[in-house]
Amino acid sequence: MTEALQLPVIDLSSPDRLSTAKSIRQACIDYGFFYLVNHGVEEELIYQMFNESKKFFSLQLEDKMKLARKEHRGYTALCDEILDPSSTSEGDPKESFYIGPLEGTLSSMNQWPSLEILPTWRSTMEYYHQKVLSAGRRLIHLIALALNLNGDFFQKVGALDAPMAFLRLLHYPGELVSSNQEVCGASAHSDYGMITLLATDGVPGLQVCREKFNQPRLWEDVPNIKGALIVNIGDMMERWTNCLFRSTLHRVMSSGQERYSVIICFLSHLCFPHSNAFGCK
Ligand SMILES: O=C(O)CCC(=O)C(=O)O
Ligand SMILES: [Fe+2]
Repeated sequence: MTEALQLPVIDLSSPDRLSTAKSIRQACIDYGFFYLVNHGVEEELIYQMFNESKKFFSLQLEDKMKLARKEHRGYTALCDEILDPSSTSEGDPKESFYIGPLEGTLSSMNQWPSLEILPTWRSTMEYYHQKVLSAGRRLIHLIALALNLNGDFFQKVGALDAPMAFLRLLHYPGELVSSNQEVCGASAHSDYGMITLLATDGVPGLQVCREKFNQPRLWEDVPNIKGALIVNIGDMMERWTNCLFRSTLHRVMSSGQERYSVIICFLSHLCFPHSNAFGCK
């Protein structure tokens, strides 16, 4: 049995930055998840990005495999990956495509579908990547304030230097579900970076488990809010904050319906010297 969760909604454009930072702090302590609105990524762009994503995943497998994942960039086929190593399933029934940072020397490691096959694919993904990156940078500023640090803390210590943001397109075909079986499109996991920003096509499936050490696990549905991004704290931020901010366990259940989503995960090459880098109590 699952229940729907009412996650806090954070307005990125609110002029009252201190009160927004306070709400972010509470959301990260209570849930490790929240909705982000007025983030500057237009609904039309989100729509176009999903449109292009669908075009790629609709290609023949042999064409997709020409861009098979190398150096964490490119295509991963259906069931090739499993996010929960303790799961007994043979692989998560989803396919994905990774795009690494667009700036700096590592940007040339990205793989792209050819312009002849998908002429507007690369430009759309690059634009989406840039726009979410910009929202993410503003959000990380507020997260610093939420931790009682200076707003530019993460920037100053280099946590926002390249390589930092990976975009991942996801496609859950849905049809592998048999009626008497619970199937995870993405098995239970927490994200490993600082924060993740997620957009979905509105098809349900995302669930969170707030108490990861309790058994049996209680899973709660995270409904989509049109136009909002869903943000979650990753393991790196959980460790830096001495577990004050939660990196919450989550998964995607398959309802039998096809589903598309996209995440941008903010990583950092920084190793703060200890697990309570900011003196969080
Ligand atoms: O597809 C989703 O809604 C979430 C995917 C996810 O959690 C992940 O890829 O880390
Ligand atoms: Fe995740």
